[in-house]
Amino acid sequence: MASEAPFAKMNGLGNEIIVADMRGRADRVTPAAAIALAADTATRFDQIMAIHDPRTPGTVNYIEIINSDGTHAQACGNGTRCVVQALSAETGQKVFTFETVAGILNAEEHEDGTISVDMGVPRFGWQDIPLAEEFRDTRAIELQIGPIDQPVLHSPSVASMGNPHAIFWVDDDVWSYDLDRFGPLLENHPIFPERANISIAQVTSRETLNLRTWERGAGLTLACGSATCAAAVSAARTGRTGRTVTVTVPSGGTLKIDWRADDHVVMTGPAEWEFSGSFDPATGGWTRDRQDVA
Ligand SMILES: N[C@@H](CCC[C@H](N)C(=O)O)C(=O)O
Repeated sequence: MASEAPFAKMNGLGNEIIVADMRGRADRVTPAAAIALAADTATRFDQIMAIHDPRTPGTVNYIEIINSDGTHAQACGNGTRCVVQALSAETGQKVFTFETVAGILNAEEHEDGTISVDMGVPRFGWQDIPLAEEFRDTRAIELQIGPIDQPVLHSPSVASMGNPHAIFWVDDDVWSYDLDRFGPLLENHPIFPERANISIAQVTSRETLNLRTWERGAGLTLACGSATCAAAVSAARTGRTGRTVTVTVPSGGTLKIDWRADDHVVMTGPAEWEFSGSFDPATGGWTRDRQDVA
């Protein structure tokens, strides 16, 4: 087996994350390795957060984000919290500046163990999402699913947190919709040239909403941090909530989203370590660390 890299299996409110330590290495986690790890019930994940050496002065690491289908993503809020917890446990550092393909992310671990990530500035222009055609008002675009005369879901808000999101608003229980059936159809709809993360949101007060997400490249997940950010800013810009929202995710956990006056979106929530091991970034072959074996 080629030189193995350390990894930690973690989660962010049930969003399954592998934090891969690729520091000091010139290779990258291959799509084949990601698909192999995702296919193993012991290491199945929604995203891999691959920590690489920094590429830009002032940043501590470059982070590559890989979905369970082997595709790359531009943002992963839950995964970033897991990276912060892992690096904080290793170094004692509490404040971090990372670079991803979407830009610079600042993050901080608090005394109570929760972690805040500045997810950057949301973008709402149709070409920034991106969409395949012009929509002047992205608070509600022409997209629906179900019978034409009685659509099940329609008129979603769209937003980019570095990755594309569509949020369908419902007045009833978000669990009463077949997102497992609608999700892949909408994820791959031609209106989304880079595909999209598809969420169903029920606003329950001016400060709270419930959310379910079919993730691009990963399917149904128990939480999606960038989707909670996209839903929170979309709820605010459509007048449904204020700019600080607590989002309940499918696992039952909550994330606090604050869309600051400077337009940055700050997400705060927990992270959890599960077990550690080593893996081959080329093939996905892996072994569990002995001290972790019960
Ligand atoms: N679960 C992540 C989102 C990961 C990327 C997404 N599937 C995409 O492809 O855009 C999160 O917590 O933000």
